[in-house]
Amino acid sequence: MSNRVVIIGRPNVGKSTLFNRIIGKRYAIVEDYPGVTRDKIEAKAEWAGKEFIIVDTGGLVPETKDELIREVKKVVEQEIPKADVILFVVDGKEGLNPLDQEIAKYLYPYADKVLLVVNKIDNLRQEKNVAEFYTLGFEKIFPISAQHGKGVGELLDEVVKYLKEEKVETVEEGIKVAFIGRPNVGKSSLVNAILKDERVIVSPIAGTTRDAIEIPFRWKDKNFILIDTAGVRRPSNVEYGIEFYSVGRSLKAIDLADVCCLVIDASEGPTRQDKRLGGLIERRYKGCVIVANKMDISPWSEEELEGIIRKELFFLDFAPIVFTVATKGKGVEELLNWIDVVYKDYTKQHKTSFVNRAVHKILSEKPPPRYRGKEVKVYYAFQESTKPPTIVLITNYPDAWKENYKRFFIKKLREYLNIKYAPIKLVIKGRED
Ligand SMILES: Nc1nc2c(ncn2[C@@H]2O[C@H](COP(=O)(O)OP(=O)(O)OP(=O)(O)O)[C@@H](O)[C@H]2O)c(=O)[nH]1
Ligand SMILES: Nc1nc2c(ncn2[C@@H]2O[C@H](COP(=O)(O)OP(=O)(O)OP(=O)(O)O)[C@@H](O)[C@H]2O)c(=O)[nH]1
Repeated sequence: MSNRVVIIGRPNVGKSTLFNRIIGKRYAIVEDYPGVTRDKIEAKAEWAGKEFIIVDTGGLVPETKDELIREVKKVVEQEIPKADVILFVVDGKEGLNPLDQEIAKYLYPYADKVLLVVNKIDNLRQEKNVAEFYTLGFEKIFPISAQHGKGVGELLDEVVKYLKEEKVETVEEGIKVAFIGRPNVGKSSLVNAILKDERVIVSPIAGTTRDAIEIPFRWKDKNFILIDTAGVRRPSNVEYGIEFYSVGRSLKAIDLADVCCLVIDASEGPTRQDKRLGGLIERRYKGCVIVANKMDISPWSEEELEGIIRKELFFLDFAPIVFTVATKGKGVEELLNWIDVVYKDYTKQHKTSFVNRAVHKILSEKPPPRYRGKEVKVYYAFQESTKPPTIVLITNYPDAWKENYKRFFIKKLREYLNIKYAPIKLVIKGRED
């Protein structure tokens, strides 16, 4: 366990604001992660050449004092022993609060690594408020304004003195999954259904990309990473419409993902907007699972709806369809299973000899139409890369490969290369290229 800095404090003292300030994002992350009870959130940060994991134990939103104490106890047991430094945050504007004293009691055994952070000291006038917090009994007190960044540098200078290592390791391996869909189709409900139970064993990592949160979780020994852009705080002066913004957000998530779950509302069937989002996934050659959610209020049977979806979203013919009732957790296991299957195809790598055999088999069955009276030949074929599986053909007439034929060809390739559930990218090159 290395270089862990834990933020603790009662609700509303500014823990998240400090967290964001420390990871150095202007509109970084997590106001509230929609609906998911977040116990804590972690991110990698750096100060004075030292890396550390900063942990916001933000989930303390108790109704009662008893509940708060129970929560604090949990955090103290799970997080505090692993921490190199504890940032105990209090509210300098409001003054000392009985809940602060409660939390302080639990921190005394660890007093030598506690820095008491008096937040919301936005100006000189408020500095006199700091004095009363000395009664909490911690030696090192730092008046700061997390919002304005005041005093945070001094605080971090002190923090890094406690850190032993230079670098920290974070695990970022796993299938990257994004949930894409119109508002209200049930994305958050699905994510909740997935993240409940014991599946979340790792906590969110922010800060790997500028404006997305990655939530790693395990299911049946498989690692997944949920890409979430929904919890990202919006820049305050967005001039574009909401519509534009949410498409932008979807694009970001699609770009970061390996497998996109395109969620549609089964009570309405596929809409124009669903088609548009599906098109974005297809054009980026991402793996895809189509999720027909709200099956409990669908006017169609699964078979009927499948027919409609296949017709409307014909260009996602490689994507399996899963039927779910997110609010009841129905279909969720099946969904995770399909994500895994799609990912396996998405990362398949075939030998050149195998690819060549498949290509020539297709050509012998149905070659491209003759080009200017000449036969179209493929000299050589190979798989250039995975994610997506990318097949390169070297041909005498690249212009002879028209869209229609290419679509047919890709479909056959998927069959012969046994890549049933992932898109294939076909690159046609002339001999000179
Ligand atoms: N004036 C002032 N307000 C601040 C400062 N830091 C945070 N706030 C405000 O205090 C409120 C609570 O901030 P959060 O960062 O959400 O507090 P939190 O401790 O994470 O709260 P929970 O998520 O409920 O645990 C917000 O309205 C912030 O804008 C500060 O330095 N000065
Ligand atoms: N009947 C039914 N209702 C559902 C189902 N899944 C979600 N809902 C409801 O649909 C509404 C929207 O669900 P959310 O999960 O918030 O949808 P979302 O796609 O995350 O919405 P945005 O955050 O606006 O993008 C909520 O009222 C859910 O309770 C389902 O399977 N069946």
